[in-house]
Amino acid sequence: MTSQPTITLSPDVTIPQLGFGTFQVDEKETQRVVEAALEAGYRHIDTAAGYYNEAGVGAALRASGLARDEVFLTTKLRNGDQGRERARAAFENSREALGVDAVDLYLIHWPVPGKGLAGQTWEVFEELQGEGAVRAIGVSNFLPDHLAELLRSASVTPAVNQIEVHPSFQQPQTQRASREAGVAVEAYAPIGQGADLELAPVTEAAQAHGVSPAQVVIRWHLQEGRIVIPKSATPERIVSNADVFGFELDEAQMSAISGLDTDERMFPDPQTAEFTQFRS
Ligand SMILES: NC(=O)C1=CN([C@@H]2O[C@H](COP(=O)(O)OP(=O)(O)OC[C@H]3O[C@@H](n4cnc5c(N)ncnc54)[C@H](OP(=O)(O)O)[C@@H]3O)[C@@H](O)[C@H]2O)C=CC1
Ligand SMILES: O=C1CO[C@H](CO)[C@@H](O)[C@@H]1O
Repeated sequence: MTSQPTITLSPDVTIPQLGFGTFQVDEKETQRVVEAALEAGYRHIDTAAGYYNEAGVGAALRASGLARDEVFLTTKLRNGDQGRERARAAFENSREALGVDAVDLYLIHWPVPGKGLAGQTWEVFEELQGEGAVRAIGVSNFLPDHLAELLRSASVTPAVNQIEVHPSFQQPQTQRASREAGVAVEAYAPIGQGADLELAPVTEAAQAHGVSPAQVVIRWHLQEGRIVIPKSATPERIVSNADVFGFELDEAQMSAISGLDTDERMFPDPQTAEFTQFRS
């Protein structure tokens, strides 16, 4: 892979704009899959306590022979572990499972509204960052109101908001509110879990550049300035999804893909989700 673009999160923390997602990568397969990703050139891995595969991610990091500071590592706090009582112990479990001294980015996985817990959790995150146990702290699935509420009491602005963004669901208001608050936007389910790959502007651009529809969509995210974390457990796709730095979408191709938003989520709405569903 040619040299990869990065986004600056703070004076001393940069994140590779392309990362590798690990949701639904089976625990037993995780080491093999993440080793393949590192071999293919990804230098940013996204996991979560709730994916039950942090140990495999850590094992892959060690097996890769890469230095710890060559790979950017994100994990997330489960909903059931929010609040002052549980957040720190949950972080220690993640750190131990990953087998690292420090995590590069630690995210609140969902806002869990109505319990005042996110503010308490954020205080613990700020302490962890102050201690050097995490290099950057951020949020996920935060809508503009969640962000505004957190910012009212936060000392540290979240470095990123990891949200669902793909051609058929782009959340422009949440992207704008995040950026205006100085929060970088990170796209999850970036290819719509495969569902957005047959849309005509995507397949037409793929044909024009001689690349796959997934490469087109990943490229669209990069050119729009988002951090993007496609997942695959398939060896050829792991490689091709990272091969996105040798072509450029033109303005017409970019705006045709941006015009595909139908505002239909694949994942739960953070405003109305049954949060007990995501407690572990
Ligand atoms: N913060 C949050 O709440 C959430 C965070 N995430 C994060 O975002 C990451 C990415 O999102 P995810 O939900 O995995 O969905 P993605 O949009 O990355 O899509 C993954 C799916 O697309 C398939 N796929 C991958 N590459 C190709 C390709 N080139 N052609 C055709 N199909 C392909 C994969 O199949 P196969 O593996 O069989 O190749 C898999 O089924 C997650 O893994 C996780 O790390 C995701 C959801 C929620
Ligand atoms: O990262 C995630 C993957 O999807 C799950 C729901 O299906 C969520 O728990 C979580 O947000």
